Amino acid sequence: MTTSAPTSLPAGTGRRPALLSVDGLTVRFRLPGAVVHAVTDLSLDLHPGELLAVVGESGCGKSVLAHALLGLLPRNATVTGQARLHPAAGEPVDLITAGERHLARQVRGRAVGLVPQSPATALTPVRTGRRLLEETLRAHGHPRRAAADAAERAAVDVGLHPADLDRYPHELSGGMAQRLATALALAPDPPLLLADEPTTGLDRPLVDHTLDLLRRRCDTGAAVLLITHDLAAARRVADTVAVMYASRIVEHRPTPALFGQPGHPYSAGLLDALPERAFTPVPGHPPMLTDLPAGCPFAPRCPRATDSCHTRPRLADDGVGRLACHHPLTPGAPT
Ligand SMILES: Nc1ncnc2c1ncn2[C@@H]1O[C@H](COP(=O)(O)OP(=O)(O)OP(=O)(O)O)[C@@H](O)[C@H]1O
Repeated sequence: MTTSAPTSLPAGTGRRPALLSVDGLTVRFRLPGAVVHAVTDLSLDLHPGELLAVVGESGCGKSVLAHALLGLLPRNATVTGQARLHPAAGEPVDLITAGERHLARQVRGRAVGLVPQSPATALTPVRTGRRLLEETLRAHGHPRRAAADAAERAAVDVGLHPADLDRYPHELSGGMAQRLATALALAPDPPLLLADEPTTGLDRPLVDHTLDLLRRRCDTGAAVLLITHDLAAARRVADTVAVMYASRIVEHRPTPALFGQPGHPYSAGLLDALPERAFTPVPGHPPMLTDLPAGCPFAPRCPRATDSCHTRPRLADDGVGRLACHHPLTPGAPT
C-alpha cells in the first residue's frame, strides 16, 4: 500500500463521493428443485483511488458479485438490489436495471473493466493478442497508429514481450493468457476495474508486478475491486478488505485493521491459515448455498458460537468498519 493507513472505512463525506454504491445486492440461481443463494443483501461503497479486496473461501459468491455488476449472469439468475455507478461526468447509472444495450456500449470495458477469472475461455480464440488489444483500443477511440503503440505498451505493462502479442490465445500459457486479459481490461483505462483472481497461474514476481500495476491505477484515481483467495495479495495492495462468507459480507475493514485485529472469528480463521501464522485451516466446510441455516452460517465452524448465533447477526458499523458477529473478537464491537 502506498497510502497512509486509514483507521476506519472511507466515508462518502469529506472526500470524493463513491464511484460505486452497491445496496442490498442479492443474486439467486434457480436450479431444478433448489435455489442457490449466491449473493445476499450485499452493500458496499467503492471510492475513486480505493482498492477493495474481496476475500473468502471458494464458492462464497465473489465472482457472482462481479458478474452481477456487469450484467453477465446467465438466465437462471435473479438479481435484486442496486449498484449505482457515479461517473465523473454524467448521470449515475444503476448497473442492475440498466439495459443490455447500455451495459454493452457504455459500461463494459469503458466505465468498468473486468479481468475475468478464466481468461483462457474469455479470450476470443481466433484473434491474436495484438489484434484483440488493438481492436479494444480502437473501440475506445484510439486512432489506428496510436492503438498499435498503446497495445505494445499495455503488453509490456503486464510483463508480456511484444512478440507474445502475435500468438493466438491457445498458444499462450495460462499465466500469459492471464496477463493478456489484464492488459485488455486495463488498456482502455476504465475508472473502475473488477479484477477476478488476476494473479492466477503467475509466478510470485509476476503476482507482485500485477498487484503493483493495479495499485498504481488506484493511485492515479481509478477504483479497483480485487477478488482474491490470496490474503498476502490483499495485504500488499488493498486499502480495504471485505470478507465474504456464504454469500454475505461478514467483515469489512481498512486492511491494517483487518490484519492487525480481525473482528470476525471467520476472518481470524482465514488469517490463522496463512503459512506465516498458525498455518491451521479453518475447520469444517462452508454450508451449501442451497441450504443455508437461519442463523449465523459460520456458527457450526465457530469456536465462539453460542445459542444466540441461531439468530443471524446484522452487518453493523463498529467504528472501524462493519462486522456481522454476535461474539466479535474486537472489544467494543456491537453484539
Ligand atoms: N449459473 C449458475 N447456476 C447455479 N449456481 C451457480 C451459477 N454460477 C455460480 N453458481 C454458484 O454460486 C455460488 C457462488 O459462486 P462464485 O463463482 O461467485 O464463487 P467464488 O467465491 O467466486 O468462488 P471461487 O473462488 O472458487 O471462484 C457457488 O455456489 C456457485 O456454485
